[in-house]
Amino acid sequence: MGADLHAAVFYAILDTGYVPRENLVAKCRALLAGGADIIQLRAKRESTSERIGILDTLVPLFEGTEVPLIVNDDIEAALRFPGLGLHVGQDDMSPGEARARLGPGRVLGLSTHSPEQAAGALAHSDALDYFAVGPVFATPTKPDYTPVGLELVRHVAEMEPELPWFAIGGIKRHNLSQVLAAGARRVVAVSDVLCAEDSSVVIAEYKTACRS
Ligand SMILES: Cc1ncc(COP(=O)(O)OP(=O)(O)O)c(N)n1
Ligand SMILES: Cc1ncsc1CCOP(=O)(O)O
Ligand SMILES: [Mg+2]
Repeated sequence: MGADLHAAVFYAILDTGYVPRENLVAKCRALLAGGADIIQLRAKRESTSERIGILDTLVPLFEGTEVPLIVNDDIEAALRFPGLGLHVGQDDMSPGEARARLGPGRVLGLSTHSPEQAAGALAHSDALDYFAVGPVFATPTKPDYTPVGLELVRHVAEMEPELPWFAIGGIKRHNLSQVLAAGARRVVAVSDVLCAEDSSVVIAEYKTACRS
C-alpha cells in the first residue's frame, strides 16, 4: 500500500480544465499551503507527454512534504516519477492490475458510483489506498455523470469501511454540512477550491469543517 490516508480529510484536484497551464504551479502551491492532504493532477485533454511536462514542474513542490501527488488516469505518466500515485475509474484497468504495475509504494485510488462498486472497492482493499464515492451532486466538472445523491454517501458510511473513502462531486462550502451529516468524513472539492481567488483559505475552511 502506498500510504495510510486515515488522517486525510481534504483531497484537492488540480484540474487543467479550470487552471491554465501558466498558473498550475502557483495554484498547486496554494493547495499545499492550504493543507490539502492529497493532490491529484487531472488533465483530461492533455497527452501523456504534456502531463509529464506538467508533472516536471509540480513534482519539486512536493519535496519535503508528506502530501501524495496522484495522476488521474495515466499510469505511464505516473510511472515516470518516483512515488507518484494513480487514480483509476471503473472503465480503466482493474485495481489489481494497477497495483501490480505500480508496485507497493504508491497511492492507488478508485472511483465508485453505486453500492455494488463500493463493495467492489472493499473487495480490492489489498490493492487500494482509498476509494471515491460520487458524484454526490450534479457538477459541470463531470457533466456526463449521473449524481448518486446523499443516499450513496449514507450507504457507504453505514458500511463503516476500514479503507479510507472520499465523497466527491458538486461539493461546495454551502452544501458540505449535508455531505458530512450523511456520514462522509473525507471530501474532494474541485471547482469550489480552484475558482476561488485564494484557494488556500478555502481549503482551510473545508478542513476545519471536516474535522469538527
Ligand atoms: C478522487 C477522484 N475521484 C473520482 C474521480 C473520477 O474518476 P473517473 O471516474 O475515472 O473520471 P475522470 O476524472 O477520469 O474523468 C477522480 N478523478 N478523482
Ligand atoms: C472528477 C469527478 N469525479 C466525480 S465528480 C468529479 C468532479 C468533481 O468536481 P467538482 O468538485 O467541481 O464538482
Ligand atoms: Mg478516469
